[in-house]
Amino acid sequence: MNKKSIRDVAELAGKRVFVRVDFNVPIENGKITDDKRIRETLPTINFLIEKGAKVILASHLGRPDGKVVEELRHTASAARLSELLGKPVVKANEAIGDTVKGQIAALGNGDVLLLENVRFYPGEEKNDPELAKAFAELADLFVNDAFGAAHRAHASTEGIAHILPAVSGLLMERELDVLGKALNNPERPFTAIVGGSKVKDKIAVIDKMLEIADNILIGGGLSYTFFKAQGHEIGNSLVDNSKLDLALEFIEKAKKLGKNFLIPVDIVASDDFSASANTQVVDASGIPAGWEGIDIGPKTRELYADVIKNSKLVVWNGPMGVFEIEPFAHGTIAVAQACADTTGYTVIGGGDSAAAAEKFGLADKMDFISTGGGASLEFMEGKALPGVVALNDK
Ligand SMILES: Nc1ncnc2c1ncn2[C@@H]1O[C@H](COP(=O)(O)OP(=O)(O)O)[C@@H](O)[C@H]1O
Ligand SMILES: O=C(OP(=O)(O)O)[C@H](O)COP(=O)(O)O
Repeated sequence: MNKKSIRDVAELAGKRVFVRVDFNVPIENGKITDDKRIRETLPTINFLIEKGAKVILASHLGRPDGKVVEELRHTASAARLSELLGKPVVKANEAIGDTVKGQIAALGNGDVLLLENVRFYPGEEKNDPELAKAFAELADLFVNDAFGAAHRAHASTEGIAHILPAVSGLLMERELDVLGKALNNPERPFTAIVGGSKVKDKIAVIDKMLEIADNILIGGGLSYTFFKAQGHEIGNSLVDNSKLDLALEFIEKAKKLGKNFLIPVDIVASDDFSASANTQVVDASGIPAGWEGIDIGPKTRELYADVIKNSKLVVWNGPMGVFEIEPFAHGTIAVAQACADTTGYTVIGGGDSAAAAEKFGLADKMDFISTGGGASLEFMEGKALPGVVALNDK
């Protein structure tokens, strides 16, 4: 990476360091249900503690839209972080202002403070320079470790980086290294698996993967736009009628580039969107009227697993079916299992695929699971991430 990281900062002892993290974690009834994003930030926080910095953490949580929303305070994250660090974490009730400045002034070297939800301020998402200035007044150095929010140009991810010296944290550095290597210098055969619900959301990533991967495996709800484009019956399956021409263009482009572009050959169809629905396995060329494609079929599972097992690098983004409902999870499980079994390097691009790997107990078997859904998607599309661009060059 050509951006400076905390390892490149000569003197951290006694410095006030504003660390943007992504503690946008799922919370139910006040309890964090998945603390991965907090755990993944520990190397950066511990590094700063060991160097004697005063660690000021900042994050968003949810989308409070510039207002204080009681349930979106960082109370649960502060408690969890304190448990994980084995030391107290001072929890501020604001993210800027004199009270916070007083709390920071009282910090000793190696102490940790968590600011309140930065999206309680309307200037955050507008990247308001005044708010960025108010954040910057709290610290001597800015560290961005919020890979999951790096695709947002907000006051605490981008604006502040123009005021303070700005470097990446260790999680950010690792995310960019792993995903960057896949993009720029992949081991081959390189297989990209693209699933999920909507073609619209995955156009750019399919296009990019057609250019850089050897095998592109399509699954999930976006398959049916490809089926329909080829003239197949798709019953009630999800489809984007405005993208039929584009689907054909992708098929053509793959042919022209000599890429192995695979669309499911069979499908699990159901007559209802529920666990008690009737199901049948049908050929991809004809989903009966009244039925909906809900998962990839057994032949496709085998075909995809074979390709994955013979790959040196696999990048997976998006589930193969409606994995949240058990009878429709087999395709996603088969792909997750093949990713777990392959000797190749497996990268999961966050979001629902990461949730699926976790749900099926296979997360530990993957080589890398990104903490960013939207961010990893944009990165894989080849887009510049504003939160990274703004950091100081090496
Ligand atoms: N055949 C299908 N029909 C409808 N929805 C589907 C189908 N296959 C997968 N999905 C849904 O797609 C959603 C995930 O889509 P998406 O957000 O694009 O994935 P990701 O977060 O991994 O990028 C899941 O909730 C899943 O239930
Ligand atoms: O959870 C996040 O996005 P993700 O679910 O796409 O990974 C990030 O914290 C960004 O949040 P946002 O999409 O509200 O800006």
